[in-house]
Amino acid sequence: MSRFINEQDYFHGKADCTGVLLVNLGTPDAPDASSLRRYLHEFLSDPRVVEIPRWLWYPILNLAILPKRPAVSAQKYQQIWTEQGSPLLTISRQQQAAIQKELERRFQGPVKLELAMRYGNPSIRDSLLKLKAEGVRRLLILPLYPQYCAATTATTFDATFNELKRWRWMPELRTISHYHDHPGYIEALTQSLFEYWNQNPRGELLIMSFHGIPKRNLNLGDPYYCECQKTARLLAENLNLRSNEYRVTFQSRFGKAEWLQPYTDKTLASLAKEGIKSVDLICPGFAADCLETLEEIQVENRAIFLKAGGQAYQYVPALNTNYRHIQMLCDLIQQHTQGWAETSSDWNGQMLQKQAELTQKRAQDQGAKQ
Ligand SMILES: C=CC1=C(C)c2cc3[nH]c(cc4nc(cc5[nH]c(cc1n2)c(C)c5CCC(=O)O)C(CCC(=O)O)=C4C)c(C)c3C=C
Ligand SMILES: [Fe+2]
Ligand SMILES: [Fe+2]
Repeated sequence: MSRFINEQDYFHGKADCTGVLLVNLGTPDAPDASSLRRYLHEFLSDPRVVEIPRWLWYPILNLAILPKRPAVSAQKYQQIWTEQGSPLLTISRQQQAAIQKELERRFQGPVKLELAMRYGNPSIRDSLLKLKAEGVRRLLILPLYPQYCAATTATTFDATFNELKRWRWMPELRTISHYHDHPGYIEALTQSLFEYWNQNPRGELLIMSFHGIPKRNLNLGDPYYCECQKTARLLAENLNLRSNEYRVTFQSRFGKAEWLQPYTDKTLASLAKEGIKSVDLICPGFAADCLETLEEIQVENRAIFLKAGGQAYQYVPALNTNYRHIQMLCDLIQQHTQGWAETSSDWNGQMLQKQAELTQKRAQDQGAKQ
């Protein structure tokens, strides 16, 4: 048996097909403790996510975290779970369908799109195999994280490359590291806020809350913090906000070490105590609503703000399937597949031309014979 995945249906002359792998973080299969244990085990065993040496981390993970956290997290997931399942997966599927539709409109040649989750399902392995079955020879990896972070973007690449190591015929590869300052992304966020403010009263302050990471990672050279700050600055400029009209904060702290500051929950409590009565929250780092926005921001942090004396707390949804968001993601795909998708349509064109020439020649030959 070969250690590599072979090309079962290989035949000469097959058209090169371009594939795009959309990847988000992943979510448990069900909102119960055993599904959470499986999901958290895979997620928190990733050395890109927790950078503590393995000999020290594994006992903490297996003896302190995995016996307790799954049940606590399951309760949180139950609050946001819908009939279709986890919001992150449902929204990602809707994004996939919308992007596929737009790609079919934009590209002449075949561009195959698959969705994968870094942890859980659909797995990167299964989605890559689907692309392989479609004859994909050029692959673009698009992690759905606007800001590059080793714990999210780099681990997506690691996992994809690890799978491709098993392929006999590796596709050509391109990766998208980030789109934190892409004009289309900033514009989609801006318009989403304006549309929200057109329909709802505007708060005194806009909080832009990003998922946190350990502060140590910033000192070790992870560009995530700086990319979050740049997104925030560009968004504020586009919105014409003065510096006292918005705050940048970091949410979802995990463990006891210091994470990026200021923390979202602590900021909300102190703002309320300082007399700020109304805030609007946006989470520009999340391409799709998920536990961290729907439960942590919408439920937990709202309670913190109101308990500390705040009166109005509004969460502006993630970009999800917003028209501008889908257009921007397709623009990104188009930019990063330059020379690929055109080549395959050129290839189609050349083939059609060759076929036409052959038909013409055959007709001429037949005419000459008669
Ligand atoms: C342990 C360290 C963690 C790091 C570092 C981290 C970075 C990070 N995460 C996201 C995006 C998401 N995280 C989500 C959930 C989640 N995150 C962690 C831990 C770290 N994240 C945990 C343990 C969990 C699971 C829930 C829980 O038990 O608290 C999600 C939501 C998934 C869902 O199912 O809805 C997202 C999305 C980013 C962008 C990031 C670094 C920039
Ligand atoms: Fe996280
Ligand atoms: Fe959280």
